Amino acid sequence: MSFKILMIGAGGIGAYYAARLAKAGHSVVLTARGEHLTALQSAGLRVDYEGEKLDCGLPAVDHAALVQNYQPDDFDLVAVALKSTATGPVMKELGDWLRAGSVPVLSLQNGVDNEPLIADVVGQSRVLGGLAVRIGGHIVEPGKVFAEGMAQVVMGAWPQADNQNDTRLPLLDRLESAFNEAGIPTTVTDNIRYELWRKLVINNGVNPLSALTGLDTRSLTHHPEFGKIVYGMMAETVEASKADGVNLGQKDLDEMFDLISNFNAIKTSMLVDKEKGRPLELDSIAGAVLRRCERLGIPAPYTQTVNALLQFQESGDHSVP
Ligand SMILES: NC(=O)C1=CN([C@@H]2O[C@H](COP(=O)(O)OP(=O)(O)OC[C@H]3O[C@@H](n4cnc5c(N)ncnc54)[C@H](OP(=O)(O)O)[C@@H]3O)[C@@H](O)[C@H]2O)C=CC1
Ligand SMILES: CC(C)(CO)C(=O)C(=O)O
Repeated sequence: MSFKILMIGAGGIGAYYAARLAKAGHSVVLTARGEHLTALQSAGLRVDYEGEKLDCGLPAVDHAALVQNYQPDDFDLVAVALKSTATGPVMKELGDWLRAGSVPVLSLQNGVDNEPLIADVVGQSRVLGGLAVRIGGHIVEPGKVFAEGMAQVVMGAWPQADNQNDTRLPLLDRLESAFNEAGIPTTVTDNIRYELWRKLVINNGVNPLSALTGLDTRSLTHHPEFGKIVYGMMAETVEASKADGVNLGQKDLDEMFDLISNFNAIKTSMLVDKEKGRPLELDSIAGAVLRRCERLGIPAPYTQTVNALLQFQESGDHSVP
């Protein structure tokens, strides 16, 4: 079956998966803005994946043109690959448009608070939670994306399927087949919140510290001192998961630490954002952990320290309050 997919936010992650799906014969429309959009429209999307060229000319529009030229139900799936900092504003911007249709919306973002924002707009029954796993992907110049890693996807009905007749279940089965056939190793889970939290363990472990130090994931996890801080921040994320009733444990902590230690030496998305002077997903990663730990009344000294240092660097205001 061929899918019609709208990729909202065709950056490192969105453009890579969009290119794979387009190469497999699915119709994909991209949204972007600024110079990246201009380049996508004039020269097409160029994707370099571990030496493989996945170049393709796909329709690319900004959100004003999307609303003007398309209906939500022109698509079988809307995928959101924005930074978490943009989820709320874009859901507000596209809320009326999305509410005019019934197309399911899949988040492919880091963090555990994107799906609730999407659900506020379209209702839970249209939400698919999802994750881009074992991938590093970035815009290297307007219109051009570099990606590496196994580039898997995990997805599932969010927060869970309502019952066995939930219409998202057959759709997820079809998406799983289509994504796998397109060369995207994909699994469907019946507990997407658990998977989102496991990924947050990795992201809170390495993203803020990489932005602070400028180090890649391998250098951080193998560093004699920073490795301990990574593990400490991951352990605090495991504790924080209990506030959402997800209850990660020691096994999850060790599996996630092993996974990121043995993964490619990736420049994290937060480090890329820091280098480009863009907003950081700090609130949806470290902030999400700190808020939960506070609610549970437990300390999170590693996350608190790294978060405070990074906020201090980012604020540019170095006066003492
Ligand atoms: N990059 C990575 O290696 C990985 C990232 N992730 C996660 O995937 C998600 C996406 O990350 P990533 O691909 O790096 O993000 P990018 O910043 O590369 O891509 C997001 C794109 O959305 C665009 N965008 C934002 N707002 C709008 C708007 N209003 N209208 C049109 N376009 C808009 C951005 O444009 P602009 O630049 O102008 O803001 C950008 O091109 C994040 O949650 C991230 O944490 C997960 C695994 C790995
Ligand atoms: C840590 C990493 C590379 C894992 O995929 C990631 O999710 C990111 O850079 O945001």
